[in-house]
Amino acid sequence: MSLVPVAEALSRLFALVRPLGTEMVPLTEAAGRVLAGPVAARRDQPPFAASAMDGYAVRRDEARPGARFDVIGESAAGHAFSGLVGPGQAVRIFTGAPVPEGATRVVIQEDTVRDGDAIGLTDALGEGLNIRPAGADFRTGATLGGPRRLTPSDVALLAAMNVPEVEVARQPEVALLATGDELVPPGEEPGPDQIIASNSYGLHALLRQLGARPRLLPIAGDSLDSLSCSFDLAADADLLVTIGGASVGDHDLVAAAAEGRGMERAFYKVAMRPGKPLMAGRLGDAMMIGLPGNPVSAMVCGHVFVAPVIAAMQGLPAGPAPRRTATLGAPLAANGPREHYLRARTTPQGVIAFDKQDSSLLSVLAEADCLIVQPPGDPAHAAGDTVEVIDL
Ligand SMILES: Nc1nc2c(c(=O)[nH]1)N[C@H]1C(S)=C(S)[C@@H](COP(=O)(O)OP(=O)(O)OC[C@H]3O[C@@H](n4cnc5c(N)ncnc54)[C@H](O)[C@@H]3O)O[C@H]1N2
Ligand code: MOO
Repeated sequence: MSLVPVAEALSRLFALVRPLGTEMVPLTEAAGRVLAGPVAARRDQPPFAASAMDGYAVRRDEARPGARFDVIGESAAGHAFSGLVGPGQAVRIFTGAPVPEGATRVVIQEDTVRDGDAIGLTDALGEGLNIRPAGADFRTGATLGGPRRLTPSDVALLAAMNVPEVEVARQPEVALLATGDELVPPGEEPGPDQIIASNSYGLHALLRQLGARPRLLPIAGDSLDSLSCSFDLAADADLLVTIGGASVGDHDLVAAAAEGRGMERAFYKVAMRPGKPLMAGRLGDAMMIGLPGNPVSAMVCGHVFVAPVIAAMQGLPAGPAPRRTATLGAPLAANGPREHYLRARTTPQGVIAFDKQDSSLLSVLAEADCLIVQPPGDPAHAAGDTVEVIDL
């Protein structure tokens, strides 16, 4: 069976995605969620011309070094001055306060000398008008575009727009199933031939970061019965992610168990390393992705495949994990026929791939801050050459 290129595997995964519905959430729950569509401002900001500084509001053409004004009142934030500023008059004003009618400039208080109910302007008079016009930030009806993943800055903007709750994509419910008789959860006492399940926890953390709601199913043993029981527990999930049992060994039963329950495999085996034995399909109402068991392979597939799928489920544009270009800080060997995702570290000299790239080495993954993506058949590179990387 020929290996499927990464881009094709990704587009076959996107074809399996069914978008989730939406729900309303208050702003305090909105950060990290995906806004369903554009949202319009319900008011102008600022709603009035506002002072940018503490000082005195005067008529612009009268503001000259040495000029004197009668102070006729005060405008503070939340307490506007209701009268008119006439010739020779000034209103004491504070940052954020409405600029009174007639005034066209705010002279900062450092450029004034107060003398009872009057002020004089100093010789060192600055230039600025210090007024924020009404609607300078945004006007009523201006939109924050969507779908987009809401950042803290977006949440601040939505609040200023007087939008107290927003429609966001439902969070994908993801069931995570580690498989293998050798696995026990962290904290338990493993037998002499057992190890600790690790990448299920790494994927759980990644999924939370992606805005999904992951849950760990009990570890499944290497039997069709055990796997079948576990699939039952995942029946209400939007996505089932299995880990391990994906390769060709006698105990690699995930594909057989899933197919026994009606899954049609969309593809199997991708031209990448680590991560070759990847499978996907739909299992009842859920989408299923079968990840390889080697810990780094599972985590790399999490970044390369699961993350884009979770984004697409939430209504974001279907596309690969974001890449950027970087300079190599050390030479890179030629690549074989599979796209290579090399654990690498950013240094002042550029990105440097670790010498050890075996797909079992989580300690190397934890030291890495990016993956160098080396295309199939790529020749060797010298330090200083440009490569593409995915940030971790
Ligand atoms: N004859 C061949 N053998 C293998 C091939 C192949 O093409 N031909 N592919 C290799 C590649 S590449 C990978 S990747 C692995 C993937 O195998 P499986 O998906 O079947 O994974 P397992 O055999 O179940 O486990 C592999 C390895 O990872 C450990 N593991 C599994 N799950 C976890 C977990 N949740 N936490 C920590 N470690 C886990 C497991 O104990 C094994 O050591 O197959 C190669 N073999
Ligand atoms: O692809 Mo395996 O995932 O090379 O270790």
